[in-house]
Amino acid sequence: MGYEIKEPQTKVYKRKLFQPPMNSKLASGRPSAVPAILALEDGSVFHGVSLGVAGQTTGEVVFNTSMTGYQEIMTDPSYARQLVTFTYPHIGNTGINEDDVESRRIWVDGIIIRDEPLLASNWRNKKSLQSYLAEQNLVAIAGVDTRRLTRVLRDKGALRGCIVAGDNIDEAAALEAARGVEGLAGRDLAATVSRTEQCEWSEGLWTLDGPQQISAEGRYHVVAYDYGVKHNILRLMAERGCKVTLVPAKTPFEKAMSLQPDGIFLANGPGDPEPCDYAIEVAKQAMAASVPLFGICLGHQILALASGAKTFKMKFGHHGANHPVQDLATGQVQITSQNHGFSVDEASLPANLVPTHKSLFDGSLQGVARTDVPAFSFQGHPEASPGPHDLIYLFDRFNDLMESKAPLVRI
Ligand SMILES: NC(=O)CC[C@H](N)C(=O)O
Repeated sequence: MGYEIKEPQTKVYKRKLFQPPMNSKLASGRPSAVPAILALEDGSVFHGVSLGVAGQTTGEVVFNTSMTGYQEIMTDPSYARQLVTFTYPHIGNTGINEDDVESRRIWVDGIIIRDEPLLASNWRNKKSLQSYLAEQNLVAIAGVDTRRLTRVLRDKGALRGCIVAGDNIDEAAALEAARGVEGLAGRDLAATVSRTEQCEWSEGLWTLDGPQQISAEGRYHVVAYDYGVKHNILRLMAERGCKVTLVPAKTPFEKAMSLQPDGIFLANGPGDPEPCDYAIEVAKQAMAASVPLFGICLGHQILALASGAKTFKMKFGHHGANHPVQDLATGQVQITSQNHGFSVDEASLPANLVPTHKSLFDGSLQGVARTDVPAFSFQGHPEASPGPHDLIYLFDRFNDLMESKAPLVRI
């Protein structure tokens, strides 16, 4: 008995033509042939290709380190008058869907990305990033060395910049335009992005069947001041049984009170909080009347200013989805979503406003609470979108505050 030794069989692999995965569409078909540049006030010029419409846009250039959520970031009204550099290189690769928007439109004034997305693949994909940018008339640039750019922004701080897309680009004119951009310090932008009409919010969290509609009858009635509110904040409140009435940024306190709220919410928003005197006045009046008050990001800064604290402009701010923050009451470290360029100066806090959270990146103040009235606020984004959900408990805390009507922290 012997073994028959077989010759190894040669398998022939046929070369298949490239097939895009199911539900994916070629984003633009072929690479953009239109040149674009980004010029910065320090004289740097980055060359790339146009991703949106031809033209020119200006703003403060910042960088965001989130690996997901480009739709949420572009539609976050807090980014008005800013040009966002995405440090994650693959932006646009899941296309654009109808659900991941944080407001009615794009608010960022331009985007800067590394790789031009030529293929978009996702089961919710409805259109390419390029067609979305074109539809919304945004000037944007791809093909930029975003690592080099981010190092410039980290070293020098957020810089004023200009993106020009199209043929016959004049570099000198772009640099001049960058240097002519009005900075964000001292600028009230909240009123410019706010809704102008009062409305009810009834959308809950997103499910596989789309967003849920929540009944208007709520356990608590929240009057939310719209300084550029992100929708997920409203969804999370609706989800927790709150009836939410959104009011324009300049709504007087008496008008808000005529709606008989259980609590007032101060939203996130763009620009410098300091010139928003109308908002600071409302926060002062709400606290004087002991109306439960919760603020997020710009709303946090407004609550602090109304309590007598001071704010300052940071070097390059916090824009990302992985920022560690410590809850000072429990010592617990939580990973948070962040988007701010101003900060409350901890040294300026009055005795009745105590720190509740701190950034573990730079020690900056992340949350405060009043000791004498039911009011608290958070600098980062507990609603995520995009980002982790570690801080979602703050929405439950707001409900508790509306129930107890008592200060969160007592000394
Ligand atoms: N997301 C926000 O509300 C930002 C607040 C403010 N515009 C800042 O940059 O600090």
